[in-house]
Amino acid sequence: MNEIKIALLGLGTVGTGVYSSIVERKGALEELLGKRLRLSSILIKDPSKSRPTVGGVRVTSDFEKAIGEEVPDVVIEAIGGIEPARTYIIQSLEAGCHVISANKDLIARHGEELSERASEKGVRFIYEASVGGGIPILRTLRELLRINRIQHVEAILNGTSNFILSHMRTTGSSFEEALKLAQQKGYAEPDPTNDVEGLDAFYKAMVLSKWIYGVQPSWEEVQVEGIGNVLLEEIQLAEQIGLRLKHLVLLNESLNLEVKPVFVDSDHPLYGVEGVDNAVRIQTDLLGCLTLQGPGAGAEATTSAIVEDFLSIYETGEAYRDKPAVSAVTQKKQEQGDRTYLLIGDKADFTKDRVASLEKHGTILDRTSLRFSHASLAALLYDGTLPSTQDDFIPVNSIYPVRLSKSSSGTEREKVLVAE
Ligand SMILES: NC(=O)C1=CN([C@@H]2O[C@H](COP(=O)(O)OP(=O)(O)OC[C@H]3O[C@@H](n4cnc5c(N)ncnc54)[C@H](OP(=O)(O)O)[C@@H]3O)[C@@H](O)[C@H]2O)C=CC1
Ligand SMILES: N[C@@H](CC=O)C(=O)O
Repeated sequence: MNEIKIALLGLGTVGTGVYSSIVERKGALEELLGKRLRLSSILIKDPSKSRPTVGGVRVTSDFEKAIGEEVPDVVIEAIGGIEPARTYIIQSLEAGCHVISANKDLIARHGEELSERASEKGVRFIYEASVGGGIPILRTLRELLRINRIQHVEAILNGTSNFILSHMRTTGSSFEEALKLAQQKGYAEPDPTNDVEGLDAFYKAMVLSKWIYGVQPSWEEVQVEGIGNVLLEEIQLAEQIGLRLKHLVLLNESLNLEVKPVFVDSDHPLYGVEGVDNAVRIQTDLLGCLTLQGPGAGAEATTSAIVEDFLSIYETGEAYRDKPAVSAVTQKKQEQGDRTYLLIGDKADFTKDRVASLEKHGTILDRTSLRFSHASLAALLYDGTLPSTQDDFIPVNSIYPVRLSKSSSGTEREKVLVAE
């Protein structure tokens, strides 16, 4: 029976949950895998902190010792934040370790780079726990919805916010009291600003967008609003007229993303999602509507996703790839009709007023180069008319940077692509 060595980075809410699960479910895991498991090291930051005893495991604040002295097979990152987590993950991948992470801030920003590094080294970089806590949303999308085109997603992705809103409504507690309880229960981040300001849900939405569509909306263009300014009176008044406040993520295939609190009525599919639960409602062209719901934060839920990720490393064969779930259908659609477009015209045409009026109609993917998600939007900016064909627009995939100009007569549109 071979042995699988695991290094755990972080022993906070999530790390402790992972540690306990591995210890408590060791027998079951070993039986499933047909291999012995050994937790070889645990990385912490503050050696002076008092913590539960972790017998027989090297506990260190030195990363080199955690993975250098005895190279693990699998590294579980439960530190959080960008650095040093990013560097530790890169070094673990370079050392040939599979890496599992729950770190949405990092994956939203650097997920592509880390996945590429993993694939170069022939190891896995997986992160189910980074979106929706315990809900197996990423794997469901990748493995079970491959020929579905996902048209839009409506979701509750922050357990702390949903818990706070539910708790205030049902108990009449203040925002501060509800947040304190969410922190005690281990739902909130160490610094809860990202939870209550909507950024945690935004990062998860960015991970989801990359996973589903292969691309993310432009970071600067997305309006992110959290629940930080919500008043108990508003929640109570809304309840009297049958409305509930929910913090929602709304994402569609045109890469429009909104992250904001919304009053919903009892007909709304996410009206009844309460407490720490998250829910992801997916609309597809074939299946129709699917909603996955479950605990979105806390030690147990997050641990469940991490340990299932761990099993998947050894239970899936060579054919299994950690590519985003971009389905063949979505990919084809992007290649054919749903590309981004550059407007053909002089810089002088791109007046502030025209850009502002265009924003009412949809998303400008990139304001500086004027890339659009739809040819029709580019057309509106050009001369207020919709094009009869898409020939007037240059689809932009990887051709970048480009400069565009209009013919001198101004009547005939001429495409000029100049590499800069
Ligand atoms: N809590 C939750 O419900 C969920 C959390 N996550 C994600 O999981 C990750 C961990 O979250 P959580 O457990 O709540 O966070 P905690 O703050 O509870 O734990 C963080 C752990 O990382 C250690 N650590 C922090 N910085 C360093 C460093 N520079 N070097 C070594 N160790 C370090 C800390 O060490 P020390 O103990 O010495 O301070 C601590 O043990 C985050 O990415 C979070 O977003 C994802 C889903 C749900
Ligand atoms: N702080 C997060 C934890 C899980 O990602 C949340 O509340 O959802």
